[in-house]
Amino acid sequence: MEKLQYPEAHRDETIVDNYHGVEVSDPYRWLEDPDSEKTKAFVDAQNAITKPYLASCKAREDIHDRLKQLWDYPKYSCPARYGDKYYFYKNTGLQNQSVLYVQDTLDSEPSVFLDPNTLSEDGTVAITSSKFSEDGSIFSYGLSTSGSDWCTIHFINTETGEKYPDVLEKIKFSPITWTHDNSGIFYGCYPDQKGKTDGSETEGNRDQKLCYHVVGRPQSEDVIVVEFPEEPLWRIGAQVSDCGKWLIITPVKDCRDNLVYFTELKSGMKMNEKLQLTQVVDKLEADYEYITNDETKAIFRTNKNAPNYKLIAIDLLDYKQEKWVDLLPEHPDNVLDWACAVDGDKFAACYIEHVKNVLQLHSLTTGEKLRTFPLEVGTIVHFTGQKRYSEIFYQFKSFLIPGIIYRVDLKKDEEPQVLREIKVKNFDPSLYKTSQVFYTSKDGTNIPMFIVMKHDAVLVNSMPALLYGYGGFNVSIQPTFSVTKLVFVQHLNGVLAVANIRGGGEYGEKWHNGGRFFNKQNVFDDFQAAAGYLIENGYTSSSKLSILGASNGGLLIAACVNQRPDLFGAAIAQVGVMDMLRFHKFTIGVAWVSDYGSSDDLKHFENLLKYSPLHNVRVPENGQYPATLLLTADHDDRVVPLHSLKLIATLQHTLGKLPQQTNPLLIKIETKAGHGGGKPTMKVIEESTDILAFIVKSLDLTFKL
Ligand SMILES: O=C(NCC(=O)N1CCC[C@H]1C(=O)O)OCc1ccccc1
Repeated sequence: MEKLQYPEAHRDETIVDNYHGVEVSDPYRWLEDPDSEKTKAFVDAQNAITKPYLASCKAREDIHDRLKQLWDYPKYSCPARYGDKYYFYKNTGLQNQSVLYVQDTLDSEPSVFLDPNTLSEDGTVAITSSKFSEDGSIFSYGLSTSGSDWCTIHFINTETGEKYPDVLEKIKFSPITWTHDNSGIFYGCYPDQKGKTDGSETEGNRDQKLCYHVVGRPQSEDVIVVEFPEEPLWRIGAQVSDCGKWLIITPVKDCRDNLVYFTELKSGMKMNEKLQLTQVVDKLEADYEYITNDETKAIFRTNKNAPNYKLIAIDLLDYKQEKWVDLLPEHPDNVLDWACAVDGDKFAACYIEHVKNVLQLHSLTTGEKLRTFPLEVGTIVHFTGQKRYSEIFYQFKSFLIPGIIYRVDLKKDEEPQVLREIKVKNFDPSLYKTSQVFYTSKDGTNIPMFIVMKHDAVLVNSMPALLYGYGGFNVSIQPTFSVTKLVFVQHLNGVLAVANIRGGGEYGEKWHNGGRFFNKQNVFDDFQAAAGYLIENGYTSSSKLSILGASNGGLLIAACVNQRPDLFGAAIAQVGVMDMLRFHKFTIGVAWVSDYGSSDDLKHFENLLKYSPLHNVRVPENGQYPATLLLTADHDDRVVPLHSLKLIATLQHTLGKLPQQTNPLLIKIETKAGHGGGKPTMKVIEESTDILAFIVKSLDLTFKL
């Protein structure tokens, strides 16, 4: 394999920042301007070497065709009832976006209600959020373009299918919640800002307002009903209560801990002035999520004094903390992942027990458990049910099960019936097995990991392995059906490993806290220990081991490559957070200080500098860096592309010319794409093809159809 010649990237040695007396140079600062000619030229030059490298993989065609073939299976959401109709999303298989269907009954012929594929030629316009009005007469939905977090809100009359003329702009991180007179919605919007707001900008998002919009009227008439001008970083969560009498306001500053306010919504009330709010929670110290209410008794899911979360009841007319009562006490081991009020006086509760879901039904009055629904080892990926209906639906998935949708009518106390069982053509799950192992990390902590491979796999360190992780933001990485990962297992005789490392929510707050702030190194230790486990137990060897992660998981990959370049054969970091000293300066990055801390603080600066990928690229004492592929996109306004651009420039500058660095150090920058949400199927398949082709070529593997 001839040695790659990397593009020369200008280094501005005059850029030196002073952090609490410590000087840190930042020679690729100029790459932070996405619109400069120099940055555009850099992007083109990088793509110009990466695309041919990926195209030169002899198996690329086979990989692409097999991914497409396996992807082409029907995908459904659970049905949900609004008004007197059922709605559900369906993708026939290769459609770029799923289509929203409507039917009178579960057995009647569905018809297309909204097909987002008609909204763009290339499927880059996606539905990112939606809410039906209380009586189901109007459907409101958010559309995002090219994967940006920005969206516009639209309205459709569900009777006539007619679109209303009003379109709401400047929407980001916004609730959609209806007043029960079906006349309008509360939503969050940002004031006009200088420059573009199409998702390719890097400006920070500040001063979100909660507004009220009357359907059919222009947005210019909308009124700001809640704002916190002294808190420009707050994002304002809002929810009209199930009974319609209250508006619950839950401001959040970063990625955990919110406040709680409420106000009464008197019927016929004109939304033409600021709402008078009553504050219930005045400290940013825990999560509080509104679940439902019974008259003035409001139910919240919280981790206040409950690291595994619990349900509490707060009387809105007597809301002092000493009056709060537990409705569903904290489970000693399992994490209360979500709850949903159903069938008048009940609620569904979904727990995470050693990374698999447990679904139970409880009494809303007493909290007592009424029943447990039988489940395999896997994940409830979707649930629909409402207080007004006795019918619930839930969709189960696992590594080898693409989807089973169950229906239960709680009035009949019946066993769950299979409403729909997804089948994938040309894939036989019986050939594979899933196991859960527990391995010991550097500090002795037991970490769970799922392993998927063929039944007849032999553990002689010979299998290619793909190790995936995330490790942050209280996010739990649960089993789900991934075509890309199954193609790796099937056609490379590979082993898939998903490590549930600290920083996630798999074991509640203790797990999240165990991997954030000054404990962040535990996340990297856990992931490196997962690699060690796979090697020591005969699954694979370093030269056959690929690691994969996205976003905070991209940080994980890049940090582990810096710390143990010898441990991995290939590393793929998608839309990674790579500059830990400057992440809070761009778009919504400031919200991540709840996991990372900020370099504005001395102690956090010292901690961040230790693992920041951009600041820890060093020539290995012996050997080289693994084959490294960074992936990003021009409209990623969640994790702006500059992170990956600066890192690849640093990798290529520091290592690219070394004779021993024969492994490729590459980046691919996609166009008309963002952080990942809403990405059209064709682009997802293209990206998966790149990832597998990179692994096959870099590790010289044999792809067997
Ligand atoms: O930034 C995040 N979430 C964290 C996130 O997306 N992160 C955190 C690190 C990088 C990236 C990721 O891992 O996807 O979401 C924005 C948001 C929206 C609404 C309310 C609060 C916050």
